[in-house]
Amino acid sequence: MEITLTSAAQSLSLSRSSVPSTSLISKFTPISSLSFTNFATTKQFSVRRRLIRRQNCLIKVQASTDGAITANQEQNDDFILEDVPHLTDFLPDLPACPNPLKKSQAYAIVKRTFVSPEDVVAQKIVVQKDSPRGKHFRRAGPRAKVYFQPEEVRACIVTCGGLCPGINTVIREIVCGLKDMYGVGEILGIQGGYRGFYSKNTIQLTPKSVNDIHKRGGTFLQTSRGGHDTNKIVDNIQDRGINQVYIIGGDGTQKGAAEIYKEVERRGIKVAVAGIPKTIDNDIAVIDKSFGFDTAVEEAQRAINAAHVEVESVENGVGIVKLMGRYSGFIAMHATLASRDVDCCLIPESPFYLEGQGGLFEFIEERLKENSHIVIVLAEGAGQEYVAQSLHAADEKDASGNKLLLDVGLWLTQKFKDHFTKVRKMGINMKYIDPTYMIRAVPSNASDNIYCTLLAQSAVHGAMAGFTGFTVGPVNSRHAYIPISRVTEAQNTVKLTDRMWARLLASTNQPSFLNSEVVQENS
Ligand SMILES: Nc1ncnc2c1ncn2[C@@H]1O[C@H](COP(=O)(O)OP(=O)(O)O)[C@@H](O)[C@H]1O
Ligand SMILES: O=P(O)(O)OC[C@H]1O[C@](O)(COP(=O)(O)O)[C@@H](O)[C@@H]1O
Ligand SMILES: [Mg+2]
Repeated sequence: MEITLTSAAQSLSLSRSSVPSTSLISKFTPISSLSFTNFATTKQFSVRRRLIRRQNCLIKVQASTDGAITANQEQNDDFILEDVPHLTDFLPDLPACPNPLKKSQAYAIVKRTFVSPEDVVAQKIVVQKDSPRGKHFRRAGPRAKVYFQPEEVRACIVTCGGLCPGINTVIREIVCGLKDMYGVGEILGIQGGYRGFYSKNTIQLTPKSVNDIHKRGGTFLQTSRGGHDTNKIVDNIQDRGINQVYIIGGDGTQKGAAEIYKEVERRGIKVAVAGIPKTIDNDIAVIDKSFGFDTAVEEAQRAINAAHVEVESVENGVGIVKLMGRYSGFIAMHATLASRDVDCCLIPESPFYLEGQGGLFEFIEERLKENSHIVIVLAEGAGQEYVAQSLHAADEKDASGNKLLLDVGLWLTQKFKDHFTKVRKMGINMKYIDPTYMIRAVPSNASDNIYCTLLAQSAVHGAMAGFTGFTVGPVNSRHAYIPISRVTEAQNTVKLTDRMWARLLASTNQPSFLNSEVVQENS
């Protein structure tokens, strides 16, 4: 069935500059403005999606046979939906059936059991009266129609990359969500990350086998870096008859998930690929915050507190606490702001220097004179260039291709000792605490547990509804389905020009180490 573009469609005004190259852009159009031949009659009850290529932009026009045509073109020329793919994009004849949740005892009383196809989440919520409506994502949640019969589902779950509090909660809630909400019984655990698809046996996951795992840190399924081989993974997905793949992992993992989705689409097989973003560093773009982050910040308080107790109890005590954060200093920034015992926070985004006016040595000396102790919180990725320079270290990478970091904490400890003892002839009491793995190996706290539950359930609803190649996560507090490319194309970093960093500088009164050039580069 062909869609004829008429004058209304020709009036779609999507400038190239407003189009992110990697994602599908939807322009919602009233059905009356577009002429579709027999659009609503040939395939009753299925949500219809058609792609129209125009001016090198992919414009997705969506209509549903229940008459829910999304938004109004004339009024919303600047309304953009960054939509996620759907199985019917490449399997147009896929049948849908009513969502069994309608009959569930728990959900039957919900006022609106199902998320309307028109519900979207705005990426930007601080607007002015005349602001364009801007980018939106599809709201996550259960849909009236599903594209999988429960007995047909063979799901699998895999966890990749570094640890993070809450991974086990996500695993548990995917298993329980599939079983309790949709009656799915076949759920496989892929062990040891991506390579587990082709190098290990799977394990059966049941609500009983995962019942207590949220109380433990780590991942019940084990994890790994490297080993992503798209073809081997998709071969195994096919061989095992898997049709829903839940992938829990960070930016690297989500890039891998995008590759798997692309290959699944190329092969034209009915497999929904759902990504659940995981990172202790909170470096994933678009989403408000990654799960486990709050738990890690809370755990970091214990280390900062210990450092403070130690240095407060001695003459000229200098405490250094090293926290995780490869490229993003969110943990260090939040832990500092929460603690109030920290005198200085160093993060990868903010270059610093040691010697001279406005430098770190000068600041430490002043604080020691004032308080006789100082606590410094350090993100592991801070000052890497100086450490590399002074140690003449070669660039090393882990199995996934991530840069292996040099120990900036040890380096700084030595620099302080050399400067204060040898140059300034001041005795200092150095206490270096490195709790990096401790803050990510703990079980998730209560609020992260609830967050993980929502992520898992949203992923299950999305896959059952036939969405694929998506990542799920909160955008301005509402859970949304986000194209994977949007969360991998850039990393979330601390913006030195945002008010949060200003709050930190105001709370510690540390030097900003900034000149206007650096500020401009970072903004
Ligand atoms: N660009 C990529 N394409 C495909 N797979 C990738 C890519 N980057 C990383 N991966 C795979 O994703 C997994 C986890 O990546 P890693 O960077 O270690 O952790 P994280 O996902 O937490 O960032 C590894 O198995 C790695 O091989
Ligand atoms: O020693 P490992 O397990 O490779 O992990 C260390 C790295 O993992 C991180 O926690 C980030 O991991 P992810 O990329 O998996 O999110 C970094 O902060 C840290 O440098
Ligand atoms: Mg990563």
